[in-house]
Amino acid sequence: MVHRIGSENRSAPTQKGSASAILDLLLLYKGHPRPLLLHNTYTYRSIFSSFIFSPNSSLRVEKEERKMVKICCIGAGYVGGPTMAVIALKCPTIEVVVVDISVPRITAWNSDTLPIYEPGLDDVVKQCRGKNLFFSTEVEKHVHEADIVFVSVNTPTKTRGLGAGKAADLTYWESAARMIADVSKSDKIVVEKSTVPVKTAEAIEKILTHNSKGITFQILSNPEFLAEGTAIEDLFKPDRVLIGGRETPGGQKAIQALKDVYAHWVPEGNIITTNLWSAELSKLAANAFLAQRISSVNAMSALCEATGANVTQVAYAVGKDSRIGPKFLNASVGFGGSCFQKDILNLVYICECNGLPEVAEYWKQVIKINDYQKSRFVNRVVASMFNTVSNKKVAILGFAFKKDTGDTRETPAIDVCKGLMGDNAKLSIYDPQVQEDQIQRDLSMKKFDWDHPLHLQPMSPTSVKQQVSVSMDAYGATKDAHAVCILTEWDEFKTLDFQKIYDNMQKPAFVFDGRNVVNADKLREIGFIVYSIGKPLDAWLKDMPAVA
Ligand SMILES: NC(=O)c1ccc[n+]([C@@H]2O[C@H](COP(=O)([O-])OP(=O)(O)OC[C@H]3O[C@@H](n4cnc5c(N)ncnc54)[C@H](O)[C@@H]3O)[C@@H](O)[C@H]2O)c1
Repeated sequence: MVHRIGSENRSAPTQKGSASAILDLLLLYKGHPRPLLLHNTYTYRSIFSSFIFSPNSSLRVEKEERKMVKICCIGAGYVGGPTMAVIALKCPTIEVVVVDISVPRITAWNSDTLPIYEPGLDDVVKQCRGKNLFFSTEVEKHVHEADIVFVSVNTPTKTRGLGAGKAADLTYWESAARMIADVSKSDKIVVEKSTVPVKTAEAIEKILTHNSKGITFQILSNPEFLAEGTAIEDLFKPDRVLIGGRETPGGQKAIQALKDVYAHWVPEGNIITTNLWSAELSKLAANAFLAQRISSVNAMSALCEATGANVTQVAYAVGKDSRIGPKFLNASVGFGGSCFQKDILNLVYICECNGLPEVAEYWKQVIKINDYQKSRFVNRVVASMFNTVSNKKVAILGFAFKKDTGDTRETPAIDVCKGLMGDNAKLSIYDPQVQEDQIQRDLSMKKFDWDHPLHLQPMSPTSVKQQVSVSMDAYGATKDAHAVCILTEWDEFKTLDFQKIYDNMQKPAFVFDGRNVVNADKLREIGFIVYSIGKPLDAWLKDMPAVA
């Protein structure tokens, strides 16, 4: 008989909490001499389920053929997809199903062209898809069958009502929690993977327990620290895995169960366990600290330009101090991505709600400097080009928020392009990983609307097609352009033939390097007027005021 974990055909009701049972089983499995390698992925016996669901498990385990432990992840996005793929790869004894309400996303995950670009991801998915990794739109079925449910859905910034523009919109999280409560017929560990406001677990717990039918849910916070572009590397070798849970025996056992999943490949010393609120807040704090470093160096870049200092030299000297360290000190046109701004706004809102306006104000400055840096860049471009870019072709190299990803959420390129379009520029955009429809959509969308499932994103009636064209390569984008703006640090931009680009551009030809990727001296030798963020200005630029 094949015994399905959590399925209705199980013969005995749960006698012990699932967390406790999962722990027992994982421990037992760890001590077991490779018990699960006996058969292929679908048919091998797992000792896991019997301990969860059977009061007489020691007898039953000998007799019954069972399925492996099952993880279901709600949300097949940038976090859910890669995270679960790596769990599946590292834990061949665990069945992992990633579910999503978006049919195109799941179709893409099941195809040769994955819905997100991430170095190394294709390889990982290919190794386990169809074995112990599955992608499905049958959300309820797989949640119902799972022992551990990760929730990795969107948590956008609210655009209306209380806390609009700051607070996290937990609509998707809440609907996922209600669905889990509705379809569950067995005990489950529910893991917050999404970044959520501190104390969300309390609300989720209320939804789950309010609807439960004698079922025990243990809520864990397991925020994800991967960075896009290096997600697979980060997941293979995380600086730390953070697991927060209730300080009750049940909570501690749930923590242990999840810890044992990660222990398949993460050294124990790198798995940190805390209470729920510390784990939830740590994620917001980590993103706030990271973004703060970027805003700090960007603030310095403005001062460098004003004084003749070189921000790269300053950052190097500062970063040599072992208390500060060298990472995350690259000046740029600004940070982007789906997390930093959203999480800081959320942090600001939480501070305000907790009567801490001074703390809120402090973190708000990180966003303000980021916005300042983007508008400073636009002003520099316009001011340098005789105070107008009206009807001038400006090439935009790079649209993704960083290299090695096709993700454009909150990319600084959006604000820079909108700023230039506001001055009536004609933009010609090239990014090696971003498709034309994505660029057109991003430039037509209102702030924060991007962070919703694709099919629920509101479309703006404004079309930007007349002002924006998208090129297949950097040479096409720059042909006949008056200026080039480099907005993503793609490696291929470092090795472009700038002589060829210069020859095909209008003169004077400008390069505005928002990522400090080009060799400004070489470009000046060719004849370009070059602006590099935070570097000493060349004579042309010095004479042009660039007031933000
Ligand atoms: N992207 C990152 O680098 C990163 C890093 C750490 C944490 N996070 C956090 O992780 C969470 C997810 O981020 P992401 O970048 O993966 O987002 P995403 O938009 O790429 O993916 C979220 C997915 O959830 C799906 N979804 C929404 N509601 C659903 C529901 N009720 N049932 C099933 N599917 C549903 C959407 O269709 C979408 O595919 C967010 O809270 C984010 O802040 C993101």
